Order: sequence, then structure tokens, then C-alpha cells
Amino acid sequence: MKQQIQELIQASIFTKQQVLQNEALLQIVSNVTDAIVAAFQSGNTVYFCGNGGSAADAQHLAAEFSGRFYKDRKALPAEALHCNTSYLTAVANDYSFDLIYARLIQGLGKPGDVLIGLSTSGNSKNVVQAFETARAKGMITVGFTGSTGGAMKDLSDYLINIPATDTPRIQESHMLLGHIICQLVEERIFG
Ligand SMILES: O=C(CO)[C@@H](O)[C@H](O)[C@H](O)[C@H](O)COP(=O)(O)O
Ligand SMILES: [Zn+2]
Repeated sequence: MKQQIQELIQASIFTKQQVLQNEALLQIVSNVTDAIVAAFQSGNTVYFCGNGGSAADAQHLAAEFSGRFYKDRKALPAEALHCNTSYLTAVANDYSFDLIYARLIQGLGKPGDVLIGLSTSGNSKNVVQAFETARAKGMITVGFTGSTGGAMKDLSDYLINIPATDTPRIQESHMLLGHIICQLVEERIFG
């Protein structure tokens, strides 16, 4: 058991080392930081979406902006799209689960807003359809995915594709980079 625990910790560290050595990926993280700073400074909103553990990650990261990260500062407009269960159950029941995020983006999204989608496969249909709708509305799309990027690859203005194929290891690196982006955005806007 202890050996298995150590192997799983090593696997998480290995994935993060792959990220650390990937200069192109780190440049994209920097570019995403710039894009989010510019969006907030223009009065735009950042939306997050994902399924399962990635929904939790979406909610977690949105709250770093709308609540606080390190600093005592004004709120930044950010929201995760799965948080209204009445909306989710109605749209999934009356239309389709694949439409739950696209429909909210249809209703809320404005040009220059940012949609961040977290999907380890890159193929979750509700996230993919939200990206299609966001692009049609002139929004900026940021994909957090696994190595291939899946269907989100061609729909992402910025693709943070963690070089791994194991869902939990990908999610752990999503949160690492998500936290880094939150910290850098907060520092850039509030000093
Ligand atoms: O948290 C985990 C696994 O770590 C699961 O809940 C996982 O997020 C779910 O199976 C998701 O439905 C997977 O979707 P995706 O990452 O392929 O978009
Ligand atoms: Zn999980």
C-alpha cells in the first residue's frame, strides 16, 4: 500500500516535471494570464466549465477571482457555469445535457469574455458545444485538457494540454497551472 501511494505521488510529480520542462506550454500559460488580465481590465467576465472533478476545479478557480486569492481587493467577475442546479436540471431534462453550458454562454456571453473549459479528454460534449457557442459570440476560449486536446484543440484560442493521459494526473496539473494563473492575474491587476 505504502509503495503504491509513493508511486502515485511520483506519477503526479513526473507529470508536473513534464509541464515544467515544456517551454511552449509555459509560454501559453503566460499568454493566458495576459488575456485574462486584459479581459478583466476591459470589464469582461471569465467563465469556467467542466464535468465531475473538473467542475469542482472550475468552481474552485472561479472563486479565486470572484472571492480572493492572496490579496484583499475588489471582486473580479468570474463564475463557474454548473452552479445553478435548477437551471442544470431543467436544461438537461428539457433539452440535452450536452447543451447545459452552451445555453448559458448563449444567454450571458459577450464579445471579449473568456471561457475556460477543463476537460481531460477534450471531448466532453457540453464543454465542446460551449466553446463553439463562445467562438460564435466573439469570446476568447481557453482549453485545459490532456495531451491530445481532443475536440477542444481546434476550438481553443489557447490550449493548455497537459502532457499526460491519466485523468487524475491531468487534473492535478490543471489545478497547479490554474492557481499559478490566478496568482499572476491578481498580482498584475492589484500590484
Ligand atoms: O474527477 C474525476 C476523475 O479524477 C472524474 O469525476 C472526472 O472528472 C469525470 O469522469 C469527467 O466526466 C471526465 O470528463 P473529461 O475530463 O473527459 O471532460
Ligand atoms: Zn477526481
